Amino acid sequence: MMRLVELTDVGLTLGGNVILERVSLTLERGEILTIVGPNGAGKSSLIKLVLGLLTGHTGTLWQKPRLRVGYVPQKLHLDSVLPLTVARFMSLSHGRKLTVTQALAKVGAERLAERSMQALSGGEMQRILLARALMMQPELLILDEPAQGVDVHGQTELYALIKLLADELQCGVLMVSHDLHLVMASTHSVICLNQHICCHGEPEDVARHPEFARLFGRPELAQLAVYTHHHDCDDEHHGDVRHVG
Ligand SMILES: Nc1ncnc2c1ncn2[C@@H]1O[C@H](COP(=O)(O)OP(=O)(O)OP(=O)(O)O)[C@@H](O)[C@H]1O
Repeated sequence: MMRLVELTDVGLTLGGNVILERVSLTLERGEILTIVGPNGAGKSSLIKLVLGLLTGHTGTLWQKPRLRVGYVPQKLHLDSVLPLTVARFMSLSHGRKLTVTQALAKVGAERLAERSMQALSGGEMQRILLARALMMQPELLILDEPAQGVDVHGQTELYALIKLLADELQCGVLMVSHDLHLVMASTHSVICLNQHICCHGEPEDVARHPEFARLFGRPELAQLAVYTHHHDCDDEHHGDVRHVG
């Protein structure tokens, strides 16, 4: 396995507010890591640190030298009067290794090439942003809530596509999602963030973790998880969730 990114005890303070505290994580090639957490938890800030868009952190942030990073933002703000086809928009990106047609084919969107960017649906727009990020054959794909503005069916499809592409390209994926249950089948591990890492592990284990249930307002799940945990302790079969801080 090749390490792509490693954060050790990373902290971030902005405008006198603590945004991130003691965040440590490692991302390997071929691994999909999803960050979930409530509003204001620091998810986007963490992604911006990895992208180099935010500076001033404490701790250590290491990246593989010359790491090729593809980024899919939450939303793209386009001038509503600017005429721009999908193909033209895609051709504006730097460091291209794939042609526009090849990149569109990867996300099943060849038929959209001549469509106006402004006319795309939410799901189509996210696919085009994903295709654009793939053009430089990234070793690391970073996605900030890639399924925003997409209906539930479309979200499941989009996450499945991301997993398929990550497997095909053997790249690492770091993404933010607001809904663990939708992304569950498409991620290897999950970090639940609320300034610090509340819990970290496989998606099913994080979903049952009391801290996750507490943050997402499902106290009945917390009870269940505590009960299961006791049961597991007796048998000495612990889940894989690491509770940090
Ligand atoms: N430049 C800044 N100066 C001061 N505070 C900031 C700055 N940027 C972000 N913050 C604060 O940092 C906190 C974390 O913001 P961030 O956008 O990382 O959270 P998030 O988990 O992505 O939230 P959401 O789910 O709502 O998108 C918020 O309270 C936000 O107001």
